[in-house]
Amino acid sequence: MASLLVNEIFESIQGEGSHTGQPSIFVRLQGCPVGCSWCDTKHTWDVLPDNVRESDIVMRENEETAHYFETDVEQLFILFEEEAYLAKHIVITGGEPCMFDLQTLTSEAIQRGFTVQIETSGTFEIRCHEKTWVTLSPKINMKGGYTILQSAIERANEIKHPVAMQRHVDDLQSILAKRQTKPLPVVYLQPISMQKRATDFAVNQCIQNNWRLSLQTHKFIGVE
Ligand SMILES: C[S@@+](CC[C@H](N)C(=O)[O-])C[C@H]1O[C@@H](n2cnc3c(N)ncnc32)[C@H](O)[C@@H]1O
Ligand SMILES: Nc1nc2[nH]cc(C(=O)O)c2c(=O)[nH]1
Ligand code: SF4
Ligand SMILES: [Mg+2]
Repeated sequence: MASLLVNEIFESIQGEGSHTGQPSIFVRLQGCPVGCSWCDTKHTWDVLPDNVRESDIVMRENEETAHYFETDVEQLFILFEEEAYLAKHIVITGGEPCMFDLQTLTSEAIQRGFTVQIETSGTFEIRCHEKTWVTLSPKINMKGGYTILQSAIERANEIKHPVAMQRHVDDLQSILAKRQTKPLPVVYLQPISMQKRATDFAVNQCIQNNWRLSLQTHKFIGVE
C-alpha cells in the first residue's frame, strides 16, 4: 500500500475557513517545495532521511520538529483507534499533502464514516475521493517556482487566500477569473500571521469584495 510520511497527528478544532469550530483529526504530511516566505510550518518542508523516527516517538513529541514517520492507510486508522480520537472529521494538511496520492486515504476515511478535508496550495494534482472537501490556498510566485494548476482551481470547494497586501488580492482575482466551474467557491481572506496591518487590510478587502474573513482561531486560543 502507498506510503505516507507523517509529521504529526493531533486532535483539535478546525481553526480556519468554512469548517471553523469543527472537531477534527489533523494529519500533517511531511514535505513541501513551494517555499512561501511566511509559511507557519517550515519544519515540514524537508524530507531528510536522518529525521525518520518510529511513529510512537513522533506521536509523543510536543514541540514542532522536522521528524516524521512512514506509514500506510491501514496503519493510520489503527493509530486513530489507539489514540481513541473522537472527531469524525479528518483534515489532511502539511507540508503539501497533494504531493501524495490521497485517493486511498480519503476513500477509506469516507467508507468508515468520516468526513474529510484537504488543505492544499494547488500546485500538485489533487488525487482524492470526490466527496472530499478541498480547501485551496493558492500559491503563486513563491520561491519554489511552482504554479497553481487549473485542475485545482476547478476542484476547490473553498478558496482561503492568505493576504497582507494588494498584490495578494490581485493574485486572488486572477485565480477567480480562471475558474470555469460554477458556482464559484466561497472565498476567504486569511491575514498572514495575524498581524494587525494584515488583518485590517483583510477586513477592508472582505467588505469591498463581499468575501469572508478567516482567522487562525486556534492560535488566538493557544491550541494546536
Ligand atoms: C501550512 S499550510 C499546509 C497546506 C498547504 N501546503 C497549503 O499551503 O494550503 C495550511 C494553511 O495555512 C496557511 N498559512 C500558512 N502560513 C500562514 C501564515 N503565516 N498566516 C496565515 N496563514 C498561513 C496556508 O495558506 C494554508 O491555508
Ligand atoms: N486548529 C488548527 N486548524 C487548522 N486549520 C488548518 C491548519 C493547518 O495547519 O493546515 C490548522 C492547524 O494547524 N490547527
Ligand atoms: S505551500 Fe503550504 S506548506 Fe508549503 S510553504 Fe506554502 S504555506 Fe507552507
Ligand atoms: Mg496551521
